Amino acid sequence: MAVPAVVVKRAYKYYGKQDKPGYKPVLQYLDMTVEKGIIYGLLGASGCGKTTLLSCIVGRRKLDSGEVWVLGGKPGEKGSGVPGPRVGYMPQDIALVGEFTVRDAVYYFGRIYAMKAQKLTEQFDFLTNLLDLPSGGRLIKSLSGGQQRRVSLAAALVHDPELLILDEPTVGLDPVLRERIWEYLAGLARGGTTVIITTHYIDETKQAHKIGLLRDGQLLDEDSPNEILRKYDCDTLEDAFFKMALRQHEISHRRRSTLTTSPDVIPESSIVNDSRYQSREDFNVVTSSTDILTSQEKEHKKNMSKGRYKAVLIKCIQQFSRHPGGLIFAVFFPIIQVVAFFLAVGHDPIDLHLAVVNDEAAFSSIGLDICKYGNMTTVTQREDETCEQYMLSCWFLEEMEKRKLYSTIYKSVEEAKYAVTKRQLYGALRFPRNFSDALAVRVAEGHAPDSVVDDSTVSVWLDMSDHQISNFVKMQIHKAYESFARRSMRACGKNEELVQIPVRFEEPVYGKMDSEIVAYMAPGVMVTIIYFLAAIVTSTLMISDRLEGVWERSAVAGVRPQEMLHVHILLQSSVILVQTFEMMLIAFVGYQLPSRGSLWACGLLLFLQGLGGMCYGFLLSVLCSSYTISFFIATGSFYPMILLCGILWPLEGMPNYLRMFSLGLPFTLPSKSLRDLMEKGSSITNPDVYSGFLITVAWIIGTLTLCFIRLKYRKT
Ligand SMILES: Nc1ncnc2c1ncn2[C@@H]1O[C@H](COP(=O)(O)OP(=O)(O)OP(=O)(O)O)[C@@H](O)[C@H]1O
Repeated sequence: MAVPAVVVKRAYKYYGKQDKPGYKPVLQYLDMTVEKGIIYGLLGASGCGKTTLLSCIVGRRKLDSGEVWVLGGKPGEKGSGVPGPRVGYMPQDIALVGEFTVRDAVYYFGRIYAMKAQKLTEQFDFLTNLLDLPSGGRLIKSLSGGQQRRVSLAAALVHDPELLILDEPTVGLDPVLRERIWEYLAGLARGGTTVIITTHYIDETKQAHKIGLLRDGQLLDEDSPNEILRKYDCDTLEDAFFKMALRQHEISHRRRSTLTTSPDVIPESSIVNDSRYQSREDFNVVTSSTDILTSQEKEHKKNMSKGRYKAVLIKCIQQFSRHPGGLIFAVFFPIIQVVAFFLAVGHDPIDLHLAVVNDEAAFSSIGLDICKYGNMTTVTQREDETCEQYMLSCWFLEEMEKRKLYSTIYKSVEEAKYAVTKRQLYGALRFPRNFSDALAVRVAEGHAPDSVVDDSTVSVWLDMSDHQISNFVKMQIHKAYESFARRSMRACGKNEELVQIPVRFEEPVYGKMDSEIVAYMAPGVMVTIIYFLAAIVTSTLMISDRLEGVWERSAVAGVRPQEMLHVHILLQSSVILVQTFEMMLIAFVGYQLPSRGSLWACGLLLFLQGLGGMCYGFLLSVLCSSYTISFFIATGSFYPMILLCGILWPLEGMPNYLRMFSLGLPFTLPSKSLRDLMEKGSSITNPDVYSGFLITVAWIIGTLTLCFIRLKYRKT
């Protein structure tokens, strides 16, 4: 009895969820046997389940029921041929990194299989001739579809595997090249290699030793081409397949009219079933090779693992270094973002104009121009020690101007307010006609009638729709009043403090008297930038590898998920380290932010935040099937995290329940920790500081755990 290389028994495979519409089997009651050393041609129309069947054979998808045996074991189990070097797999998609050159693509798989450099070079040269490959230095993404397909085939053939699984390798190739490929495969089969090949070209399969016709997920028949012609009494395979399809149609029609229970269960009698392998015991002949395989694998295990690490590391470096957008994103974006923040945020607004109605000046002897003559404002002390003041409104306006609040003169309050409504100005001010006199009385008397209070009061109408600017204008007018009052009291020989509010702000415990909002926001901004960049880079790289099929193909070649993860973590950590260094340099050296605490602790916290972002990126990549969904989730989750973390608005202003929630988010406590390290010089042993480290580590562990759970229970 011929030894089987691949056996599929009573295979059922569904996509999607049972309770959803359109849930139907893609493979149903499928039996298939591929003997060693043959070419097995799997034929079928588009969508009949060929790719699904192959992906179950290579272990990338799991059957819902039934069994698959490959080279003596179940795919994924110890001792089976897959994943690993015993199989060469060419998926239907190109599944090569676009940034690879032709040579890189073939060498990548050669390295995974730990091929010696010289052998790899020889094989590459041989395959270049055989498959007429484009020049070795050309990038995959610059090749035509047919050229990419040939490189993909070369990558599957490079290591002379025992079993070749080729999903439509000849599509779109010219007939001479197709013929050459079939001849080569026939030669391999004569040497003992088993080949499973799917194709749409029926005439090609005449060269196969055995063909199987798949239709609607069922294998209608499998046999040698001659035997099929004989069995169905036809001259051509097309006719034979037509008869088979008709027969399947009749059977399913009969079944529909007689079966009332489970419509998916096909009566065994109606299915061609010539498989000789009915139970696990029948596979003894197959499984006998397992032990030999295991000892061989043990011998090479270490070398193989090294080879895989090397291959994946080189792949990632090539991918990264040949992707200018990625490089810019990873290295320059943090600089651009941090510098943009420092340039744009926290500086005082300038060029603010206010509408001023100065009735005091308007009714003077020379009218509104009086403030232009500095010597017209006078303050003199009378003999009774009271003060005589004239045109103090001009001094007030001068103090405002020193604070970059400029006046545009209007005649009436209505006109001034109208100008504000036209958004030409940020507010309107009015000085009453008797401003200086009333002010002198107000200060001298201590008690004064309402009319004096009114006459000595500057009225202000602000455009409060712009919160930041109106608050800034308010603060500047208060400060202008403080200096104005000091100046006029000084001129009058009085104690300046008398007219200040009776509250004195002494030297602050932490920070500076005129602390800028930049110093408050910067820690949070740095934390969010490093987290966000790492999450986006990681999820994008991971999803692109998966969508391009590179991940799947590498996994079939034997690369383990943890090996890919280790390499990614290694590279991404180096990038995060560079980003951390860049940010600290800009913040502490470039913009002189306070660095009272340990710089090492600041760096460590930023680095850990980067790792947290990377883990979040892993989670996004395993949860999302496309870039779009990943971007939606990323932006959808980042905004709330930033809004709630306290850098835009203090937590103290939030409702209690929201405050509790915010404290658990990845940016809130770490931002505060970093601020305390920088501004207060707190030590890492301080609970306010180490809580930021703890929450960062908790998020790393939490997101990684979710990734593993998702990967473990994902339906494949
Ligand atoms: N991930 C998936 N989720 C849901 N349905 C899927 C998925 N992959 C394939 N299918 C469906 O399963 C059926 C079989 O698809 P499959 O790719 O195996 O067919 P195929 O014979 O290889 O087709 P082709 O020759 O066009 O590549 C199709 O109806 C397809 O729409």
